[in-house]
Amino acid sequence: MAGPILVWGAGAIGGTVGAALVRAGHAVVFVDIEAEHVAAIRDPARGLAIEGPLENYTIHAPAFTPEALRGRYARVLLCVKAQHTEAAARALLPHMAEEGYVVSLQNGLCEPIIAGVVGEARTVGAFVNFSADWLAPGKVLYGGRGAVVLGELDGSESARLESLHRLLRLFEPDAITTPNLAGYLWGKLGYGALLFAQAVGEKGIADCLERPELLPMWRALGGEVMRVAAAEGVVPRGFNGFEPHAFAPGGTEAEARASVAAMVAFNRPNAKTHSGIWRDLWVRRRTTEVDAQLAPVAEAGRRHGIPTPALDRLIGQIHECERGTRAMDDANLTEMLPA
Ligand SMILES: NC(=O)C1=CN([C@@H]2O[C@H](COP(=O)(O)OP(=O)(O)OC[C@H]3O[C@@H](n4cnc5c(N)ncnc54)[C@H](OP(=O)(O)O)[C@@H]3O)[C@@H](O)[C@H]2O)C=CC1
Ligand SMILES: CC(C)(CO)C(=O)C(=O)O
Repeated sequence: MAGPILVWGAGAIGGTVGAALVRAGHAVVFVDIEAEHVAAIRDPARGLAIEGPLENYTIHAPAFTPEALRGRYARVLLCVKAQHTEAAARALLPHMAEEGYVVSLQNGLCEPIIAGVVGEARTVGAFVNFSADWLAPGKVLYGGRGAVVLGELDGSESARLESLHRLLRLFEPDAITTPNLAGYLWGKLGYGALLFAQAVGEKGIADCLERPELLPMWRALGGEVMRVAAAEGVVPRGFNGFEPHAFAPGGTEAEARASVAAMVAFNRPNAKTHSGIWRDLWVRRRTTEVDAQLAPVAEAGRRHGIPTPALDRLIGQIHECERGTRAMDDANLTEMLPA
């Protein structure tokens, strides 16, 4: 018997997926460092409410802060921001069953960090692009469906991958498995670079991507990530409108414009209008995942001798926004246009 599923990080992503699994009849235990959020989830009078245009429901489940958790678990869904990966992996390690695994429902290249703590054999990869926002203790917005992809780090098919796939299809019926997880994670880094740029302005994702004057910047940012990915030996995969080949060397302006238009169409109906990075900067007033997501791409670029001027400018602006020396302004994006 696999036992309850442990969701470590019960915010936007962990809360949405965990609640769907509870609703489907699975035993789920939530862990989060936010004591108020934990108290709400475990309170029979409150619980965890999932809100939004797709569904509205409330679940109740055991929830703990990390210090209060007891027991060992075979299936762990790790759903913290990328910069908290190592600390969370170290904290959850004593709670892992010997034959258990951790699956990363995160943006960025978190799997090697997790593997460094729990072991490669106990790490499973995932890529998620659905949209959610943590709104308040016990309250999460599920804003829109998006790609969910699972894969073993060595690309193999395994019994645990198959059973994890069955499990996550209870949340997203179109979830798939892949032998090329790295391709999806690098694809998301390319798309993610565009989302980081959205975060320094006022307009939401669809309105920002739609600004025609910004196409050269989307091409520069996407192009740099795709070039570094290729140097890393990765073949990036597309999803939800993002077409890696349109941004890679050889991709034309018309192809990039078409991919951006497809991303706009995907994001337009979404109830989550702004990226998680934008919310970190201007709503949650906290540091973003920039140093755990974009900085490693620029560093890899330097190792391979690939210049990343567009990423460097963007990373610089995000740092200024984090420090409070740059205000949210749509003009920030025009300032970053390539010369
Ligand atoms: N939200 C979205 O739509 C999408 C997010 N992602 C990715 O998913 C990952 C999770 O993001 P998201 O759910 O939005 O983030 P949230 O901040 O909403 O949720 C993460 C939760 O984990 C808590 N936490 C932080 N450190 C620890 C720890 N050591 N142990 C336990 N809990 C901890 C956080 O608390 P605190 O707030 O105090 O830090 C927070 O409650 C990120 O990598 C993100 O980029 C991917 C696709 C879409
Ligand atoms: C893609 C998106 C916007 C969720 O859809 C995201 O990953 C984020 O909020 O950081």
